[in-house]
Amino acid sequence: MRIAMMGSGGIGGYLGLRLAKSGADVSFIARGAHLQAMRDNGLRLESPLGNVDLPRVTATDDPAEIGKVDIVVVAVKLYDCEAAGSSLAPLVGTNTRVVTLLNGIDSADILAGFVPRAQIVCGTTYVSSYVEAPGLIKQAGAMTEVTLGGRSDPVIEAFQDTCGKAEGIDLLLVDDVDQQVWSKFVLLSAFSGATSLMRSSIGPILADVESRQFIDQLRDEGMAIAAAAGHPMADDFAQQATSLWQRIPGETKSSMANDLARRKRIEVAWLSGRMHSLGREFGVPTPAHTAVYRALHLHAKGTA
Ligand SMILES: NC(=O)C1=CN([C@@H]2O[C@H](COP(=O)(O)OP(=O)(O)OC[C@H]3O[C@@H](n4cnc5c(N)ncnc54)[C@H](OP(=O)(O)O)[C@@H]3O)[C@@H](O)[C@H]2O)C=CC1
Ligand SMILES: CC(C)(CO)C(=O)C(=O)O
Repeated sequence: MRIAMMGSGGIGGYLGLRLAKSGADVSFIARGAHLQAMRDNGLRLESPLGNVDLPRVTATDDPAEIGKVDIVVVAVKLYDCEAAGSSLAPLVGTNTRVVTLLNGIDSADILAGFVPRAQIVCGTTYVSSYVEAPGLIKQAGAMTEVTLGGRSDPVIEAFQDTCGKAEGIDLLLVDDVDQQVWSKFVLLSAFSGATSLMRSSIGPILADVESRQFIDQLRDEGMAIAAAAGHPMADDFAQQATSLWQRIPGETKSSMANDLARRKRIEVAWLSGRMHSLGREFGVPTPAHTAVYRALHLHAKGTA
């Protein structure tokens, strides 16, 4: 099975390295100093599950050098999704599956502008990782879950077998991936909004009475939006969300908070900003998400 990682940062770098280490045929699409470091010295993962070195990797900024693959994993930021989508053509044959693990609810629609929708498989991941320095991926916590649609699709099932041989990837296939994507959208918009706006990891937020109310309010607004959009959350979702936040190591921040701290561009328009625009569309008040969106809008384009 040939696999291409479109974007080799926190998520694409982590998954691609884990797969390549297990012997899978992985090509990495990257750019800039990170690409140069990968070409020179390969990729390194520092993880609480154990560090991994991959001294040689196949890495390029040109998908045409790779050609058609069985699986493309799209793992760029939402603000790069359209440009990444427009460069996918050389990788995609009639039997290729394009797996998107981007946060939010918009990546499949964006990618469908460039590849047939029937070949796009949505998913979510709770792996928490980022590029610490060119060529170096750092994992925070020990979460390894990846959930994908495409159950009973032979290409996706073969991908699941390939992931099963790798350490640090627990891939689950589900029937109703839309529900997974929406649940993650509700959870993550609250988690990223709170950790970014408060410049704090999750532990102190949950321990502070007022901050805790703010993240709960973000969660509840997200649940109201999901219900209005036809994706109601389960009855015990609020409790489940809180217990997930409590299980995440207290020092964890969202990928958006990490990007904000590094003065990089942030995905706020597709997370709290998306909650804000859906609130307007459905007539559902979202004062907390609107506050996050408007306050962080100042930093949305980054300065790094
Ligand atoms: N990191 C995490 O813990 C999690 C992230 N996610 C989601 O996954 C998605 C990816 O996030 P993450 O991995 O953190 O992002 P990163 O910024 O760490 O990685 C994306 C990488 O793709 C590169 N890139 C973007 N466009 C191109 C292109 N056209 N050609 C080559 N390289 C390209 C970027 O380069 P450059 O740096 O130069 O822009 C960057 O190295 C996001 O939607 C995020 O919300 C989901 C779960 C957890
Ligand atoms: C799963 C989680 C919360 C990992 O940190 C994430 O999706 C993110 O930070 O973007």
